[in-house]
Amino acid sequence: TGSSRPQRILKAVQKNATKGDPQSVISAIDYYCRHKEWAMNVGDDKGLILDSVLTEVNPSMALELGTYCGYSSVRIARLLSPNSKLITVEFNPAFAAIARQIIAYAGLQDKVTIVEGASGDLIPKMKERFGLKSFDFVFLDHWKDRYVPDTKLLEDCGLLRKGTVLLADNVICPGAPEYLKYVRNNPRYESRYYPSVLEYTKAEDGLEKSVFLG
Ligand SMILES: Nc1ncnc2c1ncn2CCOCCNC(=O)c1cc(-c2ccc(F)cc2)cc(O)c1O
Ligand SMILES: [Mg+2]
Repeated sequence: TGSSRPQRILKAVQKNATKGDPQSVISAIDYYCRHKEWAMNVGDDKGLILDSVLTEVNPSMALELGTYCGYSSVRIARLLSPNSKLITVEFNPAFAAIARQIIAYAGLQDKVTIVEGASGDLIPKMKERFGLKSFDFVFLDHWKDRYVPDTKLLEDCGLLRKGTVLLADNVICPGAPEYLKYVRNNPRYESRYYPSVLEYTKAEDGLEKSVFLG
């Protein structure tokens, strides 16, 4: 049997990036996925928006839902202050295994914890498992119909605090219409849309930033 797309992405990183250099890992994945084969990384266009929101928030505790190959995990972790951490949740064990290797290649393994399982099962266990009070930043990039139930779950589990920033990928393509309705018509959130393009294409997509008001 042949290799998988995530395995080919890992190979491209090992071939073209410099060990311990997160930016070279990001560039190697973007080059491969733009010129060789498309993959569902947040990508370089939306990645610049992710970088700017993350730098503004400067989270101590960050959560990512949907790791895939670890591209956005590397983008996030490379900008975290010392002692700040990223927890990233991935449903697919094969994806998680590749992501672990790509995050390690970037030298960011001490800042990132990959947790395997369904977000809906794992979120209620986060406080006890990681001894954390709340998240400062959440990047939603998993199943688009899980954005609303998992946001409600984060609220109900007391994992959001006044000022926590949620940043959601793909709100246009593939789309998360229920999520946009939920955060935009909700007095507990202050939302703003960042227009961009679907990774490595000219199709419209964007990120929705929502600040939890408590
Ligand atoms: N811990 C968890 N709990 C639950 N579910 C989980 C999970 N961890 C993972 N999953 C499962 C879902 O993971 C991948 C979700 N991402 C996407 O589906 C995605 C799709 C496109 C896309 C595809 C085709 C097009 F034509 C156009 C756009 C683009 C993107 O940027 C995407 O992010
Ligand atoms: Mg995405």
